Parts: sequence; C-alpha cells; structure tokens
Amino acid sequence: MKTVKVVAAIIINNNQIFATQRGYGDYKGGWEFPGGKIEAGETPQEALIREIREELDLEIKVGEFLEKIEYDYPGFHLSMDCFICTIKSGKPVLREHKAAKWLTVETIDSVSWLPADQNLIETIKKYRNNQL
Ligand SMILES: Nc1nc2c([nH]c(=O)n2[C@H]2C[C@H](O)[C@@H](COP(=O)(O)OP(=O)(O)OP(=O)(O)O)O2)c(=O)[nH]1
Repeated sequence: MKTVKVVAAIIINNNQIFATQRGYGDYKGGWEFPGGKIEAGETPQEALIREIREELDLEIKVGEFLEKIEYDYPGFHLSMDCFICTIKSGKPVLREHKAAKWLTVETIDSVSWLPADQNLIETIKKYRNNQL
C-alpha cells in the first residue's frame, strides 16, 4: 500500500489547542490538526511551516515532536509526524478549512476527529495533564 507522509501542527496558545475542520475531500467535515503532505526535499519542520502559512496565513514556531501516527486508511497508509507548535505572529485565517475552534483538554472530545487522530487525542490529553 502507498504511504503518505504528513505533518500536523498542534498549535497551543493560552492553554488552548487549535483544531480545524476539513472543507473538502473524502473526510469533509471531519476535524484535524492543520498540516499536510511533506514535499520532496523538505524536513518535516519546513513542511509544517509552509503548510501553516498556506492554509492559515500564520507564522508558527515548531517545537517538541509529540508522536508519529501510523494508520491504515482504505486506500493508503498514513504516516503523520505531530509537533507541538506556538504562534510567532498573526492570527489564523481559514483559507482552506471550513471552520476552526480553540479547544481545551476538557472540550477536545467535542468535535468529530478524523479516524487516524483518535490515538493522538489520547496522547495530547496525557501531555497536557502532565504539564499542569
Ligand atoms: N493535516 C492533517 N491531515 C490528517 C490528519 N489526520 C489524518 O488522517 N490526516 C490525513 C488526511 C489526508 O489524507 C492527509 C493530509 O494531507 P492533505 O491535507 O495534504 O490532504 P488532502 O487529501 O487534502 O491533499 P491534497 O488534496 O492536497 O492532495 O492526512 C490531521 O490531524 N491533520
């Protein structure tokens, strides 16, 4: 099966986590962390900075690597590197997504996450609880 390499940003600001809703494609309406496919020659960090600029018009600082998610979708295998990020400058502008929300650990289960994100959500809860 084909492997798709993706990077995702867990953007944390004021104790809240930024979630976006997909506006197109197979999983339209599902919630995810902004990011996208790594292009040839890019490091995961470079890809993430580029994707967040393109999708949200936002400058981020890529911090700690949190987890690599491996998940089999019907048509492909997803390998997704997830990084904790902070905002350097700007405010998110939704150029591609349908909606966005700032969530807390308490409200993180209130949206319908993409199938591959279920384990990641549990990791984020542990990460946040350890920080408090
Ligand atoms: N950015 C992101 N993608 C995710 C998450 N969870 C998850 O399963 N994915 C999947 C959905 C897509 O198949 C792929 C992300 O790549 P993408 O955003 O470039 O996908 P796309 O299908 O819109 O790509 P394209 O139209 O640009 O080719 O990873 C997540 O939390 N964040």
